[in-house]
Amino acid sequence: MNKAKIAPSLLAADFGNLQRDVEMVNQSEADWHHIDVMDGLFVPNISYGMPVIKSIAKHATKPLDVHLMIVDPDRYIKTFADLGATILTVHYEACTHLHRTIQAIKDAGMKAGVALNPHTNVNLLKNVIKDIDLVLIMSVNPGFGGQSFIENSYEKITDAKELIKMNDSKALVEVDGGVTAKNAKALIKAGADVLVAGSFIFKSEAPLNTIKDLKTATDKWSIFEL
Ligand SMILES: O=C(CO)[C@@H](O)[C@H](O)COP(=O)(O)O
Ligand SMILES: [Fe+2]
Repeated sequence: MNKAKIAPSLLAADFGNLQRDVEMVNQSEADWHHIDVMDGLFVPNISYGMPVIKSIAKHATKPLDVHLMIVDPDRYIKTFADLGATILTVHYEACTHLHRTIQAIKDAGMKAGVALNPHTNVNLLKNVIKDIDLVLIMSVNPGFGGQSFIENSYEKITDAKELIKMNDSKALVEVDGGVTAKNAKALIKAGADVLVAGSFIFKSEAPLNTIKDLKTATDKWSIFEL
């Protein structure tokens, strides 16, 4: 059975009601809390800093899937381990010594993920694919929620799956940006194991039902089309 995980991106939450939105995810059928950390340097936007992230962590009951869009992420590995992050994902483009960074994340007790910008070739991960737990395919240019899905991401997901298989790696493939119920099935069919969705969930009228719909869409595919 091919069941995809759903990771709502809190970037699209109502920051005035952040606790309410974190608790909505707790009660939903979602699997992880996706936390986007942006520094205004690696990406043009700044999301939220440690006090807000600490508050999210305090109320969250599901694994914390932290997506770092910051330069020199090594500086914050211990901070996120102390915070209780389950998965810490760094950008390939932001790491000079990616192998060392991956080892440091694992040594700190977290799962290690590597994210790729839309222009970055999946095969650049060949020499670390066995060491990592997650490949994050960015299906928009990182920095903002609410952007349109980039169509060649399907091919990148398939490439990532192939690289994982060829190298006997256990890494999951996560896709992030412009995910909706419309493209969810096709993304899973292409090889995605985890779907991140921000605007589609939090800007909907009934986020709890939207998460349920996403989960159902992905399950149905596995039952009827595998
Ligand atoms: O990492 C990012 C953006 O850089 C994402 O996690 C977005 O927050 C996804 O938002 P939507 O495209 O689903 O609105
Ligand atoms: Fe993200």
